Amino acid sequence: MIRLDTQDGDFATRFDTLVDARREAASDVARDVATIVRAVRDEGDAALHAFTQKLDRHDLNETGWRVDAAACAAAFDGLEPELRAALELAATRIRAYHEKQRPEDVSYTDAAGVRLGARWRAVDAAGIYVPGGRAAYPSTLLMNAIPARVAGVERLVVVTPTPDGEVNPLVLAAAHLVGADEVWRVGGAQAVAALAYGTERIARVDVVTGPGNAWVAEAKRQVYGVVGIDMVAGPSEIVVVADGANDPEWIAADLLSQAEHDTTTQSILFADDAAFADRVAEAVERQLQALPTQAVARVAWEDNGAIVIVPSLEAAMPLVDRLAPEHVELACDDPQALFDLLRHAGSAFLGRHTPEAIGDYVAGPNHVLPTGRRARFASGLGVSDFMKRTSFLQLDETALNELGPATIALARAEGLPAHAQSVALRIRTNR
Ligand SMILES: NC(=O)c1ccc[n+]([C@@H]2O[C@H](COP(=O)([O-])OP(=O)(O)OC[C@H]3O[C@@H](n4cnc5c(N)ncnc54)[C@H](O)[C@@H]3O)[C@@H](O)[C@H]2O)c1
Ligand SMILES: N[C@H](CO)Cc1c[nH]c[nH+]1
Ligand SMILES: [Zn+2]
Repeated sequence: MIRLDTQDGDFATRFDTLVDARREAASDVARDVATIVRAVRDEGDAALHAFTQKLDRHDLNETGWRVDAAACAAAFDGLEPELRAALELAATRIRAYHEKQRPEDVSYTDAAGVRLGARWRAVDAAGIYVPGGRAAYPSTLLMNAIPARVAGVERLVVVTPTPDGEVNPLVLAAAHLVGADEVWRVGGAQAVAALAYGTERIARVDVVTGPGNAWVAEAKRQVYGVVGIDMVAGPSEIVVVADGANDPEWIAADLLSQAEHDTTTQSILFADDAAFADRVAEAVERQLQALPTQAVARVAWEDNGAIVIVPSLEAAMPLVDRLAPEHVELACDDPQALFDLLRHAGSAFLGRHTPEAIGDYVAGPNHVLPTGRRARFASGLGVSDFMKRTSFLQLDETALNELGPATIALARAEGLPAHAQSVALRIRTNR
């Protein structure tokens, strides 16, 4: 963990280094992913089989490539009542939030008599990546599948790694709850490539969504264009902006909640009270010692964590904007005032009683969010990621006569006479 103070002479340089740190895109990750993607594209299932054996340590021909609907239904039926209720609560709230995102079709006639508009339709098939390397992510299955269904996607394909051949029953239960059409036991870059290019067993999809570790995030980036993607959602990040009136134990727990995802995650505290920041650092250490996920969380905190002392919480906000983090908690009495100053973040958590983990599971907004400063230009997963828009226009003779001459002039100026001709012929015919 590094500690910075805006008053220090070298602050600007050290903060630049923090902003520019490349946690998830080391060149060997990009190179290894390119090799995996090429192999799956060229060799299909044989490559999927080999990479699963090497990276997830099981033989798909023995453990099975696909989980059938009956196994998913059985997993759902076998859930403890409390867990089943929690999964259903999460699904209900996620659906309610995303129902409000359905985009509206537009159709109108302008003053020239031209009918104009745009119509939204779902993609035919979506591939959903559900991470499963270090932890299992049934919540992520819901966060992807529910907006896809709200959009109207017909074929919903889940891919998820099953390390050492172990299937997580809650992931299967979540697949049953959303009515996933296919569940394949493959993960990593190889699963993303299979969804993009198709293999003998897995028919290709139109859009691949979902988060994952550095290899998964890079694979999505590399197959973009062959398929659509939502955005690059890699190792998790949290920024907490907190004043000295917070309970240091609460803030420490929030920082560790994202540190435990992966050794490459990042947790950063901005505080306007140095003594409070010391207490948070001590609490992080104390909590780490008791955390079952300490091995991962400690590496993340020690390698990528930071505490930044600022003269006021308002002064922290331009610095947070530069990080454009996945999650920002604003833990103070007037979080809205800070939120008004914030421009770049995947999701914001306002107030002392809004820990980020609530958003990970049950609040409703999507937890699949851009990482690696990509909140500068990207947004969290939503219904429109599973849809595309077709614009339309309709002219009658009068409208064509009005717009035709300008079109002809521009087409001739661009040196494209056939364009001009296709308009000119119709205008002449009409006269
Ligand atoms: N940004 C978001 O919205 C969001 C949401 C949830 C989770 N996450 C992130 O998702 C990630 C989940 O990671 P995970 O590892 O638990 O599961 P994962 O499913 O993302 O990755 C596991 C796969 O990575 C591949 N892999 C591992 N080591 C490799 C190597 N050396 N070379 C090539 N491939 C390799 C394997 O194929 C394995 O199946 C975490 O980083 C977490 O922070 C992000
Ligand atoms: N915090 C993750 C997004 O970065 C989402 C998640 C799922 N389960 C727990 N957390
Ligand atoms: Zn989380």
